[in-house]
Amino acid sequence: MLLADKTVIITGASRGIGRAAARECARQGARVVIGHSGSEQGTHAALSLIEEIRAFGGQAIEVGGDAADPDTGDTLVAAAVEAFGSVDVFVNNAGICPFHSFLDMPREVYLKTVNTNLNGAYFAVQAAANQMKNQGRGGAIIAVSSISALVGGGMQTHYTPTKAGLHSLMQSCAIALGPYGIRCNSVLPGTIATDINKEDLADEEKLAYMTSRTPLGRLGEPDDVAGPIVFLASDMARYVTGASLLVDGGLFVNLQ
Ligand SMILES: NC(=O)C1=CN([C@@H]2O[C@H](COP(=O)(O)OP(=O)(O)OC[C@H]3O[C@@H](n4cnc5c(N)ncnc54)[C@H](O)[C@@H]3O)[C@@H](O)[C@H]2O)C=CC1
Ligand SMILES: C[C@H](O)[C@@H]1OC(=O)[C@H](O)[C@@H]1O
Repeated sequence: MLLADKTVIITGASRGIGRAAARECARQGARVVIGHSGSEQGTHAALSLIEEIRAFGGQAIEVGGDAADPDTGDTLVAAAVEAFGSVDVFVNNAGICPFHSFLDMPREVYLKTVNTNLNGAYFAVQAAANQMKNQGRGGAIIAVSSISALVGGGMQTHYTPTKAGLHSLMQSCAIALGPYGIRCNSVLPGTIATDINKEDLADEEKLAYMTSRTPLGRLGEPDDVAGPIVFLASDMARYVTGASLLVDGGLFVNLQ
């Protein structure tokens, strides 16, 4: 059990990568706080995940809250401490990527994307880090950034800067929080088939193109990202901080 006796908060854990990570953390012995949007659908999905986790003897609670709200991190931390007494790992995963062209990008789409993916994350990381510092026994913070932190996307001009921002936030926080034993790392998934890109990949040509560009010959699945998150959360990664781990089937290095 890689995460025995640890309390893990994961945002956006009702579905996709966050859900897979929450399930795997619980399998590895963690007590899990399932962060979700607070919508009826999100609450329903989170409750079904709690049932799944309890069925194999794990422990989990759910907490609703808008990831864009700077107060949501405090809410998640308070709920974790009330239910489980500590916060040992914080995984910032919630995110949106409404594909849109640059020249006519509506301000509200840009601002919603930046607020959800980066601004809320900043304050959530701060809330988790303060709790870990006060506990006095270190911790691990992981941002679900993206391959898009390193490369562009013509329909993602509002999105890629948020992923580069998270990547950079983890690098700077690794320095700021190292003295407290708090490790900060990011995972950089490639293209993982989830709801975030369902519409985009419904285009068969695009789907075939993305698959053909991936040396491992398939798109990723949420479970492909869960293992790397658990590794970075665990004491197996005790000397890893400020790092970023591509989880992309080789997509990034595939120039020719
Ligand atoms: N699927 C992919 O190809 C890749 C995804 N990522 C990142 O992985 C993370 C998870 O995305 P996926 O699982 O793929 O998509 P998804 O759409 O299945 O999951 C996104 C999660 O974030 C939550 N969320 C969205 N807006 C929220 C808000 N305002 N407040 C609270 N929760 C909110 C959703 O409810 C959902 O649980 C995102 O940050 C995304 O940018 C990174 C690289 C590639
Ligand atoms: C949503 C996209 O399909 C996905 O998100 C990312 O971060 C990657 O750049 C992929 O394009």
